Amino acid sequence: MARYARVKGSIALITLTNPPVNALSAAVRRGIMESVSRALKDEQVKAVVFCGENEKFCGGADIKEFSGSMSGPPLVPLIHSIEAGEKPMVAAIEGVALGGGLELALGCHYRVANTKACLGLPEVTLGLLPAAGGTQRLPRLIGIPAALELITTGRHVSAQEALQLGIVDQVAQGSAVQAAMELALSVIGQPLNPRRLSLRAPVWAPDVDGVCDAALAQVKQRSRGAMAPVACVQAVRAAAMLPYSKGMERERQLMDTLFRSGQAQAMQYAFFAQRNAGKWSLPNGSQWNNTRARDVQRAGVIGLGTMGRGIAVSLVKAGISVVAIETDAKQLESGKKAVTAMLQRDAQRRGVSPPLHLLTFTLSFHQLRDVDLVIEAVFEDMNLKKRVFSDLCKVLRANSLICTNTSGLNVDELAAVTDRQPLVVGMHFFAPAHVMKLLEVVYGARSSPEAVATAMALGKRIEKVCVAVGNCSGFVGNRMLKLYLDQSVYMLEEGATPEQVDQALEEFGFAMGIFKVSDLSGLDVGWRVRKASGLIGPDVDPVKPSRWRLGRRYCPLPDMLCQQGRFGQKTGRGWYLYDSPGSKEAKSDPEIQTFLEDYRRKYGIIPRRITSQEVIERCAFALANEGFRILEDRIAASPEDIDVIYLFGYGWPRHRGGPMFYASQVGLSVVLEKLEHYHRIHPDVPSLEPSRLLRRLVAEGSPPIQQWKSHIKNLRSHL
Ligand SMILES: CCC/C=C/C(=O)SCCNC(=O)CCNC(=O)[C@H](O)C(C)(C)COP(=O)([O-])OP(=O)([O-])OC[C@H]1O[C@@H](n2cnc3c(N)ncnc32)[C@H](O)[C@@H]1OP(=O)([O-])[O-]
Repeated sequence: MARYARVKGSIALITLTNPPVNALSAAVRRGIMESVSRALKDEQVKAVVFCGENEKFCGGADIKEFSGSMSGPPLVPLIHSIEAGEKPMVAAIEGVALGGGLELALGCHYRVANTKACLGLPEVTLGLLPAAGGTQRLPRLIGIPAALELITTGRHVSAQEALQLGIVDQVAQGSAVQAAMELALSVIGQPLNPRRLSLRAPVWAPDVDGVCDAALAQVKQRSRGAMAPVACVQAVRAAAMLPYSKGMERERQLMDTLFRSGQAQAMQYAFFAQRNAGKWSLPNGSQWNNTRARDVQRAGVIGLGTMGRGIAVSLVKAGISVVAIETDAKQLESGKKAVTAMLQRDAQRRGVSPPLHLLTFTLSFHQLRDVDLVIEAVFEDMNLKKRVFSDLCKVLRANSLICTNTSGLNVDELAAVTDRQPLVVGMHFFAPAHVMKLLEVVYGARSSPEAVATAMALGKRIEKVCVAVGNCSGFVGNRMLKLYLDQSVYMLEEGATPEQVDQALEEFGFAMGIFKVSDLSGLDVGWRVRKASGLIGPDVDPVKPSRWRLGRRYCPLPDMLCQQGRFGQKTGRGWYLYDSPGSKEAKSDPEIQTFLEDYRRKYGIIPRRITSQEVIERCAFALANEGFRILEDRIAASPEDIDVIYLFGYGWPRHRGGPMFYASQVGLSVVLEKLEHYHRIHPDVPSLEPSRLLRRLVAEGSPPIQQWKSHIKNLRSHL
């Protein structure tokens, strides 16, 4: 898995061959070891160049190997043998040099990249650290502060930035391999010790301790509860403080701890889950590799509210022409201003000119006659959307797709008013749509595989993480969210405060607790949905609203807050207090404490102490339990799909894998036991009743999550 060739008379060219990214599998490592030994022995060979097949240097260690028992030559001594080699070793970096791939290059004496290459040490995103000497060599090459930044974020840098930082010696306009060979020929005979990074002292920086302390504080704040970023800082600190060999020892110890941690497993699971989500399949057997997507050149966006604006920006940035429609001239003008400003800011950041020529703003539906696809993003109101859908059918070409950005309305009901049910799908973006990565592509009962393939391909083109899901109220993400929200407000009734619940969730790893998120999104949104669904009506007692609706427990606290005009950040008051409307810093509000105490008194609830453990169990297990129901109902094809939705759309901490992975890691029998316990205490909350699928999986011996899909298939017939 490494090809050896002698070129230009005196150069050994070692090519890593393990498509698609030339990952350093056992066979590749063995191939490199044998090739290096051959090159060092061959007297005709005066220098060695390393490159990767298909213009991709190397994507790093083979992540698939991490879950099994490791075999083959280990990477650390292999890289040492390259660095210690008595002939110049040059890395020719094309495509990617990531993780172990970059560490291999750092073991070489020289590095040449071509202009399109990107480099980085992304191990931290897999719950690990660059343990093939990366934490010790990089600081010796580019200094502690720059190495800390790259290693703790896992950020990829361009060849140009790598040159500025000093990671590469040269950037070639054309082939990096050609340039590396020329460089290799030119350095034959020159001393190699100065080029061996392990022999260097780290680049001196003032107050290294202070720099490391600041980095530690920053990573703790940024990735709450995640072990890997902290270990990365500790390893780089070792590079600054200890001789190389001791630093390597520290790197290995830290890696051993991380490697065995559940966090690394969760993050590696998330890596593959994200990639598997693109391999969608429908219950009828159509899937990603047997269905062709249509090409989309021109798209329409209906409605230029927050969502429509973000969608238009995402499309235009991907080079798609957009006809943006509003019904009101003032709205159109303000939408135009906002979209233009967003595109200008983005273009300025990237140093390019904004693609404004791709945009048409209009009040006329007739301008949509040439578009390949329309995304409707009007107000979340079924009747309004139906009107828009039937109006669209009058002007669109017969084969244009109609997509709705509804966050939970029935896609089939909308499709039914059109003349093209197979061409209707949901494209559920998350706010702000030009920033948030997640896209739920919702297929209805009559959506054609081609329409699903087209929406998935379009999503990928605009750089979203797309998950195909079935049609039900709230789809996957919001259907589960509702139960998580319910548990949170029930706990307020029972004795908790918003601060306590949020703190528990933030300690678990969420960037923001549920009440802070609700304030950010606006409490009025859910209020409107509850009104539309008949949960709030004129028959509700305004003084002592019922805590029992539609046959189950209901918590009126969020409605009561809205009645007081507390809509969250936008009104300066919600579950928290803000300095002014629109400001972001949440402060505890004594009025809320009094409000909750009055409420409990009014209903005769004796408050009790709610622990962080209870908060996490009730929130996380309620989410997973609904996830199991979603799998039973075939709304999601796999637990990975559900986890990807929670990772990319709802801020679930990556080092916890996702709610389904978390349930599997805690143990399905534990989750079942806990749900039974909470359901016994709260029999009026049907969502806490363990799902049939969870019970069956436990009865089947709690198989690992990777095997659930086949179990679900077998179990479905019994359910
Ligand atoms: C002592 C140890 C110290 C070192 C530790 C490390 O190096 S840790 C590693 C540090 N390195 C990283 O963290 C880099 C991780 N990789 C990436 O970030 C991206 O894959 C990419 C930027 C390399 C290419 O992006 P792109 O959008 O062009 O393509 P794509 O993302 O769709 O992937 C295509 C296929 O390749 C697969 N695959 C990819 N990499 C690996 C791998 N290392 N291994 C195995 N497989 C890998 C991927 O699963 C997919 O397979 P599928 O679904 O077709 O069966």
